[in-house]
Amino acid sequence: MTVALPKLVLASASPRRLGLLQQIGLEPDHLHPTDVDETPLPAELPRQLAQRLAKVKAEAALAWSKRDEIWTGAYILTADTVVAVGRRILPKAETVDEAEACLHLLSGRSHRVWTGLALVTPAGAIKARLVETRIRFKRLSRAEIDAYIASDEWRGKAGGYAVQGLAGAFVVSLQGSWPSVVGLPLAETVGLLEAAGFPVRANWPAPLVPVL
Ligand SMILES: Cc1cn([C@H]2C[C@H](O)[C@@H](COP(=O)(O)OP(=O)(O)OP(=O)(O)O)O2)c(=O)[nH]c1=O
Repeated sequence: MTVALPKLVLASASPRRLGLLQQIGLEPDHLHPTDVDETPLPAELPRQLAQRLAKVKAEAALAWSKRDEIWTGAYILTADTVVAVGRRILPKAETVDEAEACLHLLSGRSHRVWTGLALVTPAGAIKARLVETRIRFKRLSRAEIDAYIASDEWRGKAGGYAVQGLAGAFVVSLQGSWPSVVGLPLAETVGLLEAAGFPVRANWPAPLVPVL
């Protein structure tokens, strides 16, 4: 039997975030991508940017939900993923040149991926978390970079790569949360939802009961 859950909205255009939520048995009732300016503020640190943008997306989604009464009082999730080498924020690669520059920078060294996460609660409060993951890439050869660029998998991805695809072959170590790098830290998402009263495991498969 499927339990009727409170309304859940994923305020994101990212198919990866949707897939990660579905992976843990959560099917959003609605997808509502936000359109916010993602330009860093002067001297803004990567972790500050990820945290701020997750909250800005949540504020935009909250304002929308107040206007559209079907979604007023829904649980709304937002996130923002930022890739950085030191204080340097890498772009969401949109051109070959940008993606190549990212890969050269990431080759043979460590970088950090920050994902800011925010939840709008039914009472209209915004709860937020920030998750840090440290990743080290192997040294990339010219041939590896060329082949990766040809794959097009980097397009629209923060830092010019997607760890869930071919670039998984570049990772020599990862400390932190793999789903957070893909776009949504799952343990922290569950933590926020449960703290706000959402029954996360309501529709997980029931344990088999032995027949006596
Ligand atoms: C580093 C990395 C990023 N990404 C993606 C996740 C995000 O979609 C994107 C970072 O951009 P975001 O601005 O976080 O998200 P988005 O614009 O795609 O979606 P929305 O704001 O509507 O929620 O990069 C991967 O898919 N794999 C990776 O390994």
